[in-house]
Amino acid sequence: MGKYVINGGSRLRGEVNISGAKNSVLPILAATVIGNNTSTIFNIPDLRDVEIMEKILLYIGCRVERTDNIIYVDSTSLDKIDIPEELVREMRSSIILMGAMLSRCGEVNICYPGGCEIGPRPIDLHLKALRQMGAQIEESHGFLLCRSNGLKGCEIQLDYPSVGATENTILAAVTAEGTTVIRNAAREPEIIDLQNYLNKSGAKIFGAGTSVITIEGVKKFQEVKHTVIPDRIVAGTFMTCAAITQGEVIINNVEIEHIQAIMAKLKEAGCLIYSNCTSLKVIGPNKIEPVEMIQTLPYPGFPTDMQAQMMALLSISGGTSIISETVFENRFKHAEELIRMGANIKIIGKVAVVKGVKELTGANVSAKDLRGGASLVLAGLAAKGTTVIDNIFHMERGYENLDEKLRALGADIIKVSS
Ligand SMILES: CC(=O)N[C@H]1[C@@H](OP(=O)(O)OP(=O)(O)OC[C@H]2O[C@@H](n3ccc(=O)[nH]c3=O)[C@H](O)[C@@H]2O)O[C@H](CO)[C@@H](O)[C@@H]1O
Ligand SMILES: C=C(OP(=O)(O)O)C(=O)O
Repeated sequence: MGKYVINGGSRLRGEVNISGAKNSVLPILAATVIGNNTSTIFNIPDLRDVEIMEKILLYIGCRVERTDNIIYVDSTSLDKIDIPEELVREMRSSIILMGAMLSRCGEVNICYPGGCEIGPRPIDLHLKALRQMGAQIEESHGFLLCRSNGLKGCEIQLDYPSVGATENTILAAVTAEGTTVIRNAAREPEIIDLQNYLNKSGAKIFGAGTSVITIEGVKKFQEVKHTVIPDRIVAGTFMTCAAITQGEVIINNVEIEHIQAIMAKLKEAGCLIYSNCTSLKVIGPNKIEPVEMIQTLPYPGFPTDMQAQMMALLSISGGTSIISETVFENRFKHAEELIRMGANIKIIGKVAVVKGVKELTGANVSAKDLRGGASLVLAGLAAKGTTVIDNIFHMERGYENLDEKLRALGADIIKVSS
């Protein structure tokens, strides 16, 4: 398993291009099975999770070809309804195949998904919505055996605007008989991207990006070409890298509208940010300002996927900041590791009190999850001395060539295999 070795203290300078969004590409790849058609998807990031989704598509009989950042999927030859357990357990997004396969085949056998350990991640809302549409789902030894004799459109009120439950419901509803209305739907940009991909292929979905999404079931699909949106969390992470190193970094291929909440908090922390249509420049402050309160919320609130990175930044601010994690129950595992590097952080339930220290010091630390791992990279970039981070496979799930991109900005980081 690989490690990152970082010698802190370099100010990052230069330009970085942001890759396609993991959280868009995964549901879109799952959606490619629905139409019995061909899809060409552009701006595919080079990530471990994407490789896993490719393997699943190949296993169930799709033809998949990848060249650089383009994936071609031909789902006309799909011939299996069992999704391999070892692949499903590798990542959370595999569960989105449940709605997609029910839509296409009326049948799927899939186990509970894996993914980052950031607290319990039930799928009760997914199951409730699919059952409301007429799916019979039996749970047996960790497997979900899903069948339907034709899904039917209906009114679905989500108890929480879950991203995954919204996606699964959309995918199931695309071929269902009649109209489905999802209320209290997630409003994340990745839901809009999924709608755009599906509508290009012939689906009839309206309202993604608002809390009411309407889907009229259709039966015919056509060949589709689609470009995935930029990854707003990767963009936010590189912005924070500039901030924590007093750097000056130009970040290209960003959707500015998608990162408003992140920009607002980085500005409160003292960053100067200049933006034009698809790129922005971030200049880190000489001394990071504390931020009174960061509360993670569903979009357009502050994203939970940026909470850990902000904690690393605020750990060397000139005062006390409060971070309240409201989306996941246990997403503070990175705090322990930051404390090993000299941070002063107290966790009280779902709140972290971060008292800025003068400096962090390099240490041997361990990535516990994807964004927590990114926070340790940030801390390592700013720390005095050498930081060694293990379990970097977590970061490889969501960051394309992270060490290479940081080196190009002047960071002293190498990847070593242990
Ligand atoms: C692949 C992907 O897109 N992952 C993102 C997606 O995850 P994911 O789709 O898993 O996140 P959800 O929005 O579903 O989860 C949010 C909260 O709802 C709870 N919940 C969810 C479903 C359910 O059936 N029951 C239930 O209780 C979860 O435990 C969690 O506490 O959105 C999260 C919230 O923005 C992001 O952190 C993840 O990066
Ligand atoms: C939690 C995340 O991803 P996933 O839902 O795929 O585990 C993330 O991207 O931060």
